[in-house]
Amino acid sequence: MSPNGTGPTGTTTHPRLAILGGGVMGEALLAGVLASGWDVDDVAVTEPSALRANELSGTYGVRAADGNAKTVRRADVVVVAVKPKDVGGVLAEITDALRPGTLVISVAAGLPCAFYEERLPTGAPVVRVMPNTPAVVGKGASAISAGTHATEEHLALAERVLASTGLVVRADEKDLDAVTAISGSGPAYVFYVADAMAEAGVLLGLTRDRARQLAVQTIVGSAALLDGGEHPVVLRERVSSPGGTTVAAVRELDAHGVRAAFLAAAEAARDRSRELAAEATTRGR
Ligand SMILES: NC(=O)C1=CN([C@@H]2O[C@H](COP(=O)(O)OP(=O)(O)OC[C@H]3O[C@@H](n4cnc5c(N)ncnc54)[C@H](OP(=O)(O)O)[C@@H]3O)[C@@H](O)[C@H]2O)C=CC1
Ligand SMILES: O=C(O)[C@@H]1CCC=N1
Repeated sequence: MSPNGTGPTGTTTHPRLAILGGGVMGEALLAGVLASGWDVDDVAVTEPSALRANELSGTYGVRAADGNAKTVRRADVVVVAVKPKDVGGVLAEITDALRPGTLVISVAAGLPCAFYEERLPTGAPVVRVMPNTPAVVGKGASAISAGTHATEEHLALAERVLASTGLVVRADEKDLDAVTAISGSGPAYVFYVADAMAEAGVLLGLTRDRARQLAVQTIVGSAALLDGGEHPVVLRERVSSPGGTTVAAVRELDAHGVRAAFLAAAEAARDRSRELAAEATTRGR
């Protein structure tokens, strides 16, 4: 088969994928590629816990019983989806088993392509990706960046894998920590707002269930409006009747520094992303 997608008979084929680490993000990617037509025989996942491996193979029908080295041997694309602190150990396990030309995709926060290139065989193509958890429902946002030896073809292959989980954009690697702070961690900010809105409803006397239902549907509906392409400020102004309730509420959000808190939160996430790289490097020495 060709990793580019066309088999000898003209049928669509998929590159053989190995996902190392079947946690939250590994499972999200697994669900995404299978939902977009990858054959279960072309996808394998690895996990140190036999319980978790059984759960993944039971749910998705993919192979999850083999170790990292054995799994990467038959892969065209290897996705490293373990925690940043575990990446060095995983690379040490797989470096001798990788076939020349196998694309290594990293989703680990903070770790630059150079971290992989220093630990993998010379010339190994690496693409760094920052995805997010809405990938599990095909609504993810991923930014991808090429390492030194990744060609346009490798980037296109990474795009093909990630496109099965939602939007994919290309970014300079220098921007990946910022991307991590906005779209990588971003779903947590939205869930935080949903929880805070529901709590506010309870404060005003709504039942907890009703408050959560209304808060969640408000976010889902608002996201659909945003998805229509209109600017967030225009949409907010449309809700804000002159002299009405919304401007009174937004004034309080401003007075309590909510906007400034988002800016500070993003800086903290970006800085933590950089620290994760430094910690992984120190650990790997
Ligand atoms: N969660 C998110 O929203 C996002 C996460 N990421 C990145 O994705 C990566 C994974 O994060 P996340 O999924 O949240 O973390 P999880 O802890 O949920 O998943 C990591 C998985 O890797 C397993 N693992 C540990 N060591 C190995 C090994 N040697 N070989 C194979 N598997 C191993 C872990 O098993 P065990 O638990 O038994 O150790 C765990 O199941 C991180 O690098 C993170 O930065 C990127 C974008 C968003
Ligand atoms: O919190 C984290 O470190 C990971 C990376 C982005 C989202 N989750």
